[in-house]
Amino acid sequence: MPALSPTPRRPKQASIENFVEMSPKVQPAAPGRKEHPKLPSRRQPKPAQPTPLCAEAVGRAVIKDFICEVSGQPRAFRGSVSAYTVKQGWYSILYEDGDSEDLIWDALHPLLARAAAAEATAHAASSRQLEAPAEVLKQPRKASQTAVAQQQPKRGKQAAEQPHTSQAVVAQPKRGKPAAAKPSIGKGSSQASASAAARVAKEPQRAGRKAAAVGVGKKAAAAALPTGGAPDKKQRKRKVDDAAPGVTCASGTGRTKAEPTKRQRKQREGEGQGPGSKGEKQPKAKPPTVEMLLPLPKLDQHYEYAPGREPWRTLGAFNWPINEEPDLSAEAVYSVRDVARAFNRHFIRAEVDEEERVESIKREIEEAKLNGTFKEGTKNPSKRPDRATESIMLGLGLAVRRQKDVGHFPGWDVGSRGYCRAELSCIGFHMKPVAGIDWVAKSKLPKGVPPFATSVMVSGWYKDDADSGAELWYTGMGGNDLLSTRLQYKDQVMTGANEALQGNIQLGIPVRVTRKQLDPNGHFGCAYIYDGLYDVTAMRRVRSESKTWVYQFCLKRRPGQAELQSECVTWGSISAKRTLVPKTRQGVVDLDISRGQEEYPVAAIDSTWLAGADHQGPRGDIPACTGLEHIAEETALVGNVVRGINRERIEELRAEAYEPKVQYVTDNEFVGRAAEKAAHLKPAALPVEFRGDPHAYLKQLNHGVAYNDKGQLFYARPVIYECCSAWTGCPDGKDCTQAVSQRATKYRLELFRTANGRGWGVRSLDTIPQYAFVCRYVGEVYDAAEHEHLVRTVEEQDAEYTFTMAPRPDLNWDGNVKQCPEEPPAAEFVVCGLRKRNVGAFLNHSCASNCFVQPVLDTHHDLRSPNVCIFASDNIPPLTELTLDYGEEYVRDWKDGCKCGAPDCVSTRAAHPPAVIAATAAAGKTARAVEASTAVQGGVKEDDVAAEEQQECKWGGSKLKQPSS
Ligand SMILES: C[S@@+](CC[C@H](N)C(=O)[O-])C[C@H]1O[C@@H](n2cnc3c(N)ncnc32)[C@H](O)[C@@H]1O
Repeated sequence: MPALSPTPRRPKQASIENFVEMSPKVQPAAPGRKEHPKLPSRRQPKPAQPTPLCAEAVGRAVIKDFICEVSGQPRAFRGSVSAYTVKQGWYSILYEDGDSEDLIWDALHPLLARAAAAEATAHAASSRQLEAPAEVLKQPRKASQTAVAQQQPKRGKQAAEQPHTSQAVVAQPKRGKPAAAKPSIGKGSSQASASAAARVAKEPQRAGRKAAAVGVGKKAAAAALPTGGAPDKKQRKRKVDDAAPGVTCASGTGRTKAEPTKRQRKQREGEGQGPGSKGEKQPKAKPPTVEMLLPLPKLDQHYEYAPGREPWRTLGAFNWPINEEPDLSAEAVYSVRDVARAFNRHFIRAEVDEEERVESIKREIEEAKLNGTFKEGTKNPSKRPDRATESIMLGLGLAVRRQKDVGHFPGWDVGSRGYCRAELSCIGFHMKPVAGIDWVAKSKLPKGVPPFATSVMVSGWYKDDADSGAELWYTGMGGNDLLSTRLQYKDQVMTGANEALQGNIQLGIPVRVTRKQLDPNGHFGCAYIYDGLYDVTAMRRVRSESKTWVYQFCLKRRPGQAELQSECVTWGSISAKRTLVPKTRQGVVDLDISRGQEEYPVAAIDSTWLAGADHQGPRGDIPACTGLEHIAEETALVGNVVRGINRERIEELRAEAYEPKVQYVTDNEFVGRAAEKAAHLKPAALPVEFRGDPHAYLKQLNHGVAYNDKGQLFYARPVIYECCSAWTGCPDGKDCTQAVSQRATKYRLELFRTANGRGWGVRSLDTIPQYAFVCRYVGEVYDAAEHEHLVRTVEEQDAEYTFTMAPRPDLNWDGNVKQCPEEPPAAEFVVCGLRKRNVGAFLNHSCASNCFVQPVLDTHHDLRSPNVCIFASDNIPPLTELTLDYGEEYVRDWKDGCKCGAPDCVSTRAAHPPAVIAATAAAGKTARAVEASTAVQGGVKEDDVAAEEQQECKWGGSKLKQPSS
């Protein structure tokens, strides 16, 4: 019989406690070890030759040649020493492409020397423009030199922060002209040479050789290493004093003096006035570890183009979009959503393609090893589905690449989240796919306007960030070894993104702050959550953990913005002191309405009483199938985890002696005439030619593979044929990758009482990835005609919980929407959730739904009664209501209208704006449709709209109709 027998599943323990700490630590993929033929086995104890460097080598740069698998040519890869194993004397190296290897000192040493030489050569080239390195090294005077000097062994620990003890180093703009405030505190040529020399000092026995290698004279090396390796106390002190960057003034006086230009500096030095010249008087101030670079002048003067206006407005005068309020219009929201949908759809495919590409390269490498053509140092390829998807999106013109938005991003509210950086880049929210700061360069701005940042990512990678939630000292860009130690390895300079953040202070322009959060269901185990607009209020230069100089910018969250709402959010990388508003998980009325039948308990939460909202939904009672008898015991179990249980309400219901009229089931039950018909459903059978390879048969039936390895659909189809061991003989049974809907849901679903009279709704405590299986819609299966009769004749019976079982008539097998869908044959079976149901029957309607129905066949192959399976059409964040599109014509009949609250709800819109028609065809929406509606600029082409209107077709029930235009 086609009806599946219910399979009671073991309930998970203590559900509520798990909710808060939902994010397990994400383990980074272990980088593959390199084969290094010259090296002895790791088991042999090492090192043969003790090295003076040992742990000090950690963090230092290396360069090594590897054979590039594509060109077959050697290519130099940069990396750094990420760890040192004391016992064995091994140095772990992490390369720029994520690969790693372990080396002994003998192998490491030439690589270190090569990197040092390369760095010194680069600096020497720039130094030629300014001064002779040897001269400079006699009188080291700059910050980075000091930084290097401070790296010398046995130094005392620097204080972490000493705000306001600083030297103001700010260029004062002349009145009437925008400031070119650019404190040139960065590493100059002389500093570079000195740093090279100072590093040499760490290796006494090689100092002379290395000094020669990096082009630093003996004198210079001696300057860095006067006696036996480390500078004496006095020398160190002098260097520290010398480190005060730029032109200084007494702390606290407020006096500032413009930093001299390079030319001026050179001139002064020539005249013996410069800070590095022999005649210079050494300041006796205490070495600063924090320099407040404040106050920065506000650029409040009038640009010639818009006199008298505030800078914030002035930029607006150049038609630059500056969004002080979030734009949550239907057009903005849907255009962003459509780009995200297209991205994730292509991502699922790209993951498979990348897997294949990498596997084939690996095979080639293996073959090359076997037949002796392997080139030493060939690197293993790495998978980048995100970058591949980004190129596809750009190639198809689907990525929104427009002038950068300043302020809020249209269609992206506080709490909105993306699941990889490339997605945010395609949306246009943060266009730099790797850099943490996105900014508008000077070249894009009117003359005189400094660059400014639009968006920053707080990834928690910068060890020097100081984050208290609403206020954050954000470390600027540059000099960070993001690949291994995540420490600063060189001083940051006031250019690019740093200059841009400085521009934000001057212009009074806020930045969007997005925080990275662990999320096991994200593409890469994380999510990027928009936290709103922050003002950049101050800037300072501090010694980083690794003693180099970094810029830090004080970001303060603008008041009055929506708070991030989630109890499920645990800040992965920061200790946020800001109180997160707990989203309502108070008022549990039932801990598991499934009574242990589901893998995860399905709780029912009613917190509307807290806000004094009306309890009365469509049914005005507790969820069907809720028995109250066990509540007393179980509330004791959850203790203080569930705060504010609605005891009054429970007592009230107890007093009403509520008898649950509905039973929770996990599978369909054929009843009445349907049960008789079920005996004659077309059986599933494996053709002889596919014996031994049932998946090939499924591929043929489905016109391609249906699911990826993670259980996500590649796209929606009229119907999906799943693997079922009863007829395929598949040894994996329900664990088979092509038997997704036969397994219990992987997500922790719960019912919650909606606050606006829509009764109960469903949400998940986990992120649900796009195209993932959510749950089935099960209940009693009726013969359609018999059910129709019941609805007309039996008082209590209505069609509110009824779903037609039929393939989707609106889709082609390639997932595209049918140009002219033919009228489907009358449905023969319906699922009715009135008396028996599962959690799927509680999904409400939304005009902008985030789930869709995919018909699925498993035990039999009769197209008259496929299972009604619910899948996600977007990446759905935790605690977001899961909704379906019931069909417009059905919803229009509702007496009280639709209350979904979507930006363009059917009840609130007068006509059918084209953008909405394009956007609301949920997951069944085809690539073509998505692509049409997400044409560059997020707009919709008019002729595509017409086509969309033709194609638009709802799946809800049997009520299929061409929408009116
Ligand atoms: C399948 S039930 C959904 C679960 C239902 N909310 C409950 O509490 O049992 C469908 C009913 O929910 C209500 N409903 C669903 N979506 C709605 C919406 N967008 N606006 C108003 N009522 C809605 C309507 O009463 C509808 O008949």
